[in-house]
Amino acid sequence: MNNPNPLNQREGEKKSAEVPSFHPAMENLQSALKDYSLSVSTVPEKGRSLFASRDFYPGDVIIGQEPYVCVPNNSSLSTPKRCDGCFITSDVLRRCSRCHVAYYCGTACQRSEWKLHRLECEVVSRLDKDKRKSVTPSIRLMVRLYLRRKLQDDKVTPSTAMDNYNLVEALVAHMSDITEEQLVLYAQMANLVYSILKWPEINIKEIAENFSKFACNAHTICDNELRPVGTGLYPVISIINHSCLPNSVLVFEGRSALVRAVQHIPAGTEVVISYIETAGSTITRQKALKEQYLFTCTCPRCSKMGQKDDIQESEILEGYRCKNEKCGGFLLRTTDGKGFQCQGCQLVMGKEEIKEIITEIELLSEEAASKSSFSCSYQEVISIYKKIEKLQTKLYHPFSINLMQTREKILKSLMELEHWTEALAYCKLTIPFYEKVYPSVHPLLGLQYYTCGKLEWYLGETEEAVKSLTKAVDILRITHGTNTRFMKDLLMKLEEARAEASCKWSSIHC
Ligand SMILES: C[S@@+](CC[C@H](N)C(=O)[O-])C[C@H]1O[C@@H](n2cnc3c(N)ncnc32)[C@H](O)[C@@H]1O
Repeated sequence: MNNPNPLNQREGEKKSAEVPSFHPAMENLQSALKDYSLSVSTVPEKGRSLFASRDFYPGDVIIGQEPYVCVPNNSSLSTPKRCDGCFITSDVLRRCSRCHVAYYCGTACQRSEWKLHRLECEVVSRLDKDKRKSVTPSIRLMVRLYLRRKLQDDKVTPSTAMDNYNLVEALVAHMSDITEEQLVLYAQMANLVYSILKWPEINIKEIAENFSKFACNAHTICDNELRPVGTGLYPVISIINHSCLPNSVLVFEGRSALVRAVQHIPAGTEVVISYIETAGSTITRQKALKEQYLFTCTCPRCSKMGQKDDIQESEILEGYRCKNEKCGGFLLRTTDGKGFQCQGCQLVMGKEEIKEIITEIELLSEEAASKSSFSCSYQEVISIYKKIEKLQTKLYHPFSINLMQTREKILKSLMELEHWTEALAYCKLTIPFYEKVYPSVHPLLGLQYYTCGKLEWYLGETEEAVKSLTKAVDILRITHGTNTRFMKDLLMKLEEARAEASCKWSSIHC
């Protein structure tokens, strides 16, 4: 007998409460996914999950999807703005003269967005000037969700098995798990959307539920260098669950989302991506997942919580180090709670001593943040971050996340100032951290090698540049593919660096 449940509940598994047991949209989706060698099943405690029905290999595109709806992250204050069509940023974008919320880089993008924007423009331009300011990217995304549904209901734009509102309806909302505070916030935002649309057939409760869906299903759209450029809802890609040891990665080409395998995924395996920054202790990762996605992760990495390896990893990433320079061991809280004791040389550090350094770091961080927002010189900001770095070196381990984040900020400011030699030194300082905390195929590691290679090449360290660019290509060809302009640029740089290195070699040796 055919299984009437298109979600193919796995034998003996209990059903997730929030996943509808039967949804015609799911049946259509299931057959569309066959073409991708994928299927959806329900897994206890996880809900819907995406499974591979053939082997996938590193670099294979598992699935790609256009957004059901998306918005660039233009706020009323952000400059320059991003184009609604391609999300590129430019000082010469043209603003929609009627509603003032949409920006375009040219007529091609304006045309491709017109059917949806025509409806959006109508509702937004009715608002007075003050209310228009409250049309933030999140509000816009929700307004557009309903307008997109209307376009499909009215058959102005086609619906497909992978692009229809029923798939949005099937997303988890976690309404019974969210806090009272979040509920109030969603209700206020829903009120605003309701007052913009003025559609009697939709209700505020449904809009609030959709805001909750956005919180755990929408994706931040990033550019090739993983800088956020917008937000999008990709209802099929949203079926993919999280793991802190993912076998796939989500990247974007413009606004198209692509999931690529980063390791061999045998047929029958669940496809998993990471929803969060994985360079954090198990407690930090679990906290982030619980707060935003409302689940407790039980992936192989999280399952080690409390074991010796896990404690050591957490200590290295986030713990304090012994102040004895020669020791540098891990500090653990003393049983009386009055201080910390080194697990190596047994030296005790009082709570006050640590608190003093942390307070100093916090004050300096506030100063750096305020100087950055008041556009003070990068030089001033760098000198504050260097003070922070010095204090953090005393307090944390060499592979501490806090220390690495400070060095990243110094690196970015040095690049802005075009202080290439010092920037390269900082980039080289961060690479061992990336190598330690990320798996060997991770886009952030690839991008850091790329930055290093570009700096080395610019500074004439050609042989080193070839090594770094080769490492960047080895990773990024898997995570980013090879067809984008970004990757073609990288491959060309590597070729040119290789040619230059061999020229240099022959001029020395021949
Ligand atoms: C983007 S959705 C993923 C698809 C979801 N399972 C569904 O049924 O639609 C995110 C939600 O899936 C669940 N989820 C994702 N990864 C999980 C995991 N590793 N363990 C348990 N639940 C998970 C959580 O409820 C989370 O809020």
